[in-house]
Amino acid sequence: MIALTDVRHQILAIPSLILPEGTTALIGPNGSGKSTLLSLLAGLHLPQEGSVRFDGRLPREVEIGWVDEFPDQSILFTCVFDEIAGPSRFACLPCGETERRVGEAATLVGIEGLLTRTVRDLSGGERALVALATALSSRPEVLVLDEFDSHLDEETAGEVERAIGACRCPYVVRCTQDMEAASRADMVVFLKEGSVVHAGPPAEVFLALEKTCFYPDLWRCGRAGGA
Ligand SMILES: Nc1ncnc2c1ncn2[C@@H]1O[C@H](COP(=O)(O)OP(=O)(O)OP(=O)(O)O)[C@@H](O)[C@H]1O
Repeated sequence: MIALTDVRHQILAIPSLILPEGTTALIGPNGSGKSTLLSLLAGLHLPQEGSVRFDGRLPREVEIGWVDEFPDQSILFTCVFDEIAGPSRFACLPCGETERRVGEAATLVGIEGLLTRTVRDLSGGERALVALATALSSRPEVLVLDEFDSHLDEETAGEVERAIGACRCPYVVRCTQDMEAASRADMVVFLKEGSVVHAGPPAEVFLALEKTCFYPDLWRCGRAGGA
């Protein structure tokens, strides 16, 4: 499990939060602290106070994949293959293993056909998929996604959902403004002004949010099996 204890960091004040294995969706109003919390989970920052532990380990002791809202801004290489190979090469893995991991990640995300392309010639959605494949290529134990799918069309977003579901990453923590996507997570955490207001299974959290704009439209319409 991921355990946050007595965390204070910028806007965040979280006495205790436990995230079990599976997918956790972070939701909440703009400025509520979702990205700040994800940056702690990704190990990009240490909390000013308190601790974040992954099955008792520090973030730096865990393989973490991270994709943010503007994934094309963090692309480093010219060619798609080289971009996805980046984490393996930085880890000094042998060439054969690097190729295996690139192929595995590209297949998972469905972008085998892009491997020889130049990154700058790709669309924004294709670059987001490359960024996801790059994060998955290190076979992370924790995948942290900060609204990186916010600019994707419905079909590509569906591809992403499928890839995330198939990646067998023990922990996926994502923040999203798509309440339907959040409702499919194993756990939902609703943040407001830096505090965790609700945390639990989707049915429980969305029941508490029924009269707010955070309730999934499909559930409101009674077309999906919600609360
Ligand atoms: N380095 C920082 N120091 C202090 N406050 C910060 C810092 N970075 C961001 N903030 C503030 O913390 C608050 C939470 O920001 P954060 O980006 O985590 O919210 P969010 O829930 O992800 O918002 P959004 O949905 O708009 O992306 C905001 O008011 C932001 O201005």
